[in-house]
Amino acid sequence: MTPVVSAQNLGLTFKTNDGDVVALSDVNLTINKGEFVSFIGPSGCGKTTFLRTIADLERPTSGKLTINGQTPEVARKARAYGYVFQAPALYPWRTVEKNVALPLEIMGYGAGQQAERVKRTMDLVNLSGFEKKYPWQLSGGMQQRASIARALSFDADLLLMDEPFGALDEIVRDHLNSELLKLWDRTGKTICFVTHSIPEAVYLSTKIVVMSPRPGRVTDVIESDLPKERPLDIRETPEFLAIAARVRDGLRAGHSYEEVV
Ligand SMILES: Nc1ncnc2c1ncn2[C@@H]1O[C@H](COP(=O)(O)OP(=O)(O)OP(=O)(O)O)[C@@H](O)[C@H]1O
Repeated sequence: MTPVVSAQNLGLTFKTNDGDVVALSDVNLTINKGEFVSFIGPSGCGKTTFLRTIADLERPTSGKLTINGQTPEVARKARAYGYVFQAPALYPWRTVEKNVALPLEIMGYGAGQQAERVKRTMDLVNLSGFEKKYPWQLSGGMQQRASIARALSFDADLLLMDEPFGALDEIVRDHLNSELLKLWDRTGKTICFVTHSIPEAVYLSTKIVVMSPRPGRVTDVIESDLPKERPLDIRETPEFLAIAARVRDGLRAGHSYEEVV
């Protein structure tokens, strides 16, 4: 197994006017090539901070983090990851294909290569035929698929996804979840996926990382033995429900019901 992300005793404390905020404390985690890893936990437990640290958008204050055996900075410069945000963040004045091509433009790909890669990734996310549309002409689910295509366009092996489907209704979300699994299967990417939803985490993942806040830490890492082939009705099977129950127990154990003022 090849480790893609390796965190050892990783900590990150933000200095604020109200004092220190420990966003991550003593995180130990290995994510291997081809895994689909979900991060689940209540608001403020450090899920986004962990993804941003992998992406070299935040610097750890203690411990060690490597991406493909290198520092996050080297990995970022080598374009080791694509990042999908909670909101699609597409430019409204650019067509969908021009949005998907943006990273390729920035990286200096020629027109031919841009066209070929845009076509390939638009196919992968089932958006062929919508190249010339503007983002506002697409549904929310289609916009999010376009932002996934943009993150995939330069073919990074690691995909970081921060609650990409959180704002979508349940039926669309189900559909995108099963599409994402097929895409993962076809491409062999390593995926780190932040969610608040237990069914979403269990349905998608090979590994589920349960986190808890104050300080943000990992409280459980659950390896899923569900088959790779996952029709949506797998969510009603005893095996699925058993993993969901363990995630729920982990969340309860780390949850404080105190009011935060
Ligand atoms: N730039 C920052 N400066 C100060 N504190 C920050 C900063 N970014 C995050 N935090 C704090 O760090 C903690 C972890 O935040 P983070 O956004 O990683 O949590 P999260 O689990 O992703 O939450 P959510 O589910 O609400 O997105 C929170 O207490 C947050 O307020």
